[in-house]
Amino acid sequence: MTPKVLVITGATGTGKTTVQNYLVSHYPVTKVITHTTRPPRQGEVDGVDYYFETPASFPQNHYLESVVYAGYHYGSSKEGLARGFKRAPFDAIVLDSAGAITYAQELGDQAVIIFLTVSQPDKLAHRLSKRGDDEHMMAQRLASAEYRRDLTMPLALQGKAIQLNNDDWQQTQIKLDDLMTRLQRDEAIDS
Ligand SMILES: Nc1ncnc2c1ncn2[C@@H]1O[C@H](COP(=O)(O)OP(=O)(O)OP(=O)(O)O)[C@@H](O)[C@H]1O
Ligand SMILES: Nc1nc2c(ncn2[C@@H]2O[C@H](COP(=O)(O)O)[C@@H](O)[C@H]2O)c(=O)[nH]1
Repeated sequence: MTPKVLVITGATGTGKTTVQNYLVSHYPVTKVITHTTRPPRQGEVDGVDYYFETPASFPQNHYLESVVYAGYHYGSSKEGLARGFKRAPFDAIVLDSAGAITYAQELGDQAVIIFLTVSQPDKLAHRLSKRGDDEHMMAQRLASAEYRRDLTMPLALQGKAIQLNNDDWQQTQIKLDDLMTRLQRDEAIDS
């Protein structure tokens, strides 16, 4: 089996972290933890959900790529990917679309990009609210240019990313199971 990085991307609330958690709990997949200066949400734990950084500590890491998203810094490291591959043949990382483009460029076929969508983006606020997001942070996020950008697949990912609709979680699990079966057989994946 060829080691692959599963890059899960899409707009806020489309279900990237939910998909990552599903893959990690059902398949030989290691979660890659990224770094951020965003404050933790209720229940988030340092070293589990993110490495939570300060504006002073963030630049001290070695990033494969880093972005500013809705006013906070986020970055992923080569060391994080290598750590994952020591434990399992697949890594799973959650990135915004700018990060996903960098991974597609840097890793080529080693990166399997999954671009999540929903049919009714106006319902995403309800998902975030149910997740327990702070109302102010949620409004800031939904007003950001990055949120609007990530609602549709960027040109640079077309032909490279698999678009996966996550309106219905039961259906999404079936599609993920199908994808993982094909990857574990080293089959070619159509974008
Ligand atoms: N198919 C679905 N139907 C309804 N709710 C869902 C579905 N998938 C995920 N959710 C819920 O939506 C909320 C947001 O999901 P999640 O945190 O995975 O999104 P995300 O894309 O990682 O968001 P962000 O980019 O803001 O971190 C969670 O409460 C999750 O349980
Ligand atoms: N390009 C990168 N994007 C990242 C990284 N870590 C997370 N993210 C993305 O940021 C937004 C906001 O995340 P949230 O946890 O505050 O909701 C989301 O799209 C994540 O996918 C990273 O290291 N690089």
